[in-house]
Amino acid sequence: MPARRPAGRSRAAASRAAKSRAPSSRATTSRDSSSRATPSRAAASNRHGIHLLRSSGTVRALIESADLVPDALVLDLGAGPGTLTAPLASTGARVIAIERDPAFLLRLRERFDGQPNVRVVAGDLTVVPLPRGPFQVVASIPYALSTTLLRRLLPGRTRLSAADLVVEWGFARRISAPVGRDLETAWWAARFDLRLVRRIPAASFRPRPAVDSAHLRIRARPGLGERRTQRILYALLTVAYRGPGRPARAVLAEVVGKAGAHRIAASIDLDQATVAGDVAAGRWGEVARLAAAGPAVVAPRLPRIPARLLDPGPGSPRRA
Ligand SMILES: C[S@@+](CC[C@H](N)C(=O)[O-])C[C@H]1O[C@@H](n2cnc3c(N)ncnc32)[C@H](O)[C@@H]1O
Repeated sequence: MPARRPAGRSRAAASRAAKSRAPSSRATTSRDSSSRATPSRAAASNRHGIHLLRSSGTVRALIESADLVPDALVLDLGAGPGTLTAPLASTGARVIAIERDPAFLLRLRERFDGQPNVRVVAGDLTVVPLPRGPFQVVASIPYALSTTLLRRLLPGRTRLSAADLVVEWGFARRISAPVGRDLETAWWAARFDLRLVRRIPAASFRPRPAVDSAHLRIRARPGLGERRTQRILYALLTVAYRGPGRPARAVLAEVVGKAGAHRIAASIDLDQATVAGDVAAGRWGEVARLAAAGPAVVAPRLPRIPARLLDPGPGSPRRA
């Protein structure tokens, strides 16, 4: 892995870019010599609220968790100086490192020049086109974009199979709660297992941020990619979130009919007393999968899934 220190020119550029960086952005880096912050850079980072990850153990844990097969397509969203890009590339995966900061881009291009499995993309994470084929993500994302990026990564039409993200601790806790707090988070959690793997202490970053971070592990649940299954799921969630105090079985019956509800409730052990608002999102996903696969009589007119839950936001997906 070529691991170059930034040339003086790029450090100056980095310092200029740091001045224009949003206060909420957070850059991370491991302790390896290629990405260790120089004192002046660390000071600049401190001034602008950029917190550099100094835990090589955390980097290693993220890469191991991703369990990449050679040739897998993996995105590093907000690649910074390439802290995660480099170990990702070492797995043999095809890595797309996306960054918008000109100084980091320069550094990434220098660092991965001639490395055929790394593509550095200058782009804004909020609009950059995402792959049309299956892909993974391993990234320490900007806190401020957490919800925006989940919206882009987890819509109905996504081809995301897995993600290992560093996010703010509080965000990870909210998003990994078994019962989605609103329809949108339930829509994500019904189709993806969202798991808080471990706390990443604030002390793992330099300078130390005010809050801890977390490793959020996201895995697609099988059998929920078909549009019909998703329409059943959306119908279930719509009815459930409209009446969270209603018996969950009544919600089922409204969408899949009485016979279907009876059969499915029995197969997932859903008792009479459970109310819709207590059903974990993953169970709604299971119900949708069973309803789509079985002979249940599904309501003939399922509601349309709104575009905001189906598409990965601005910019249509392109082949990477
Ligand atoms: C928390 S840092 C992570 C840096 C790097 N991945 C690491 O772990 O060392 C977030 C990175 O996202 C970049 N970033 C922030 N907002 C962005 C956006 N809208 N589009 C692209 N990159 C962005 C920042 O420049 C920064 O490099």
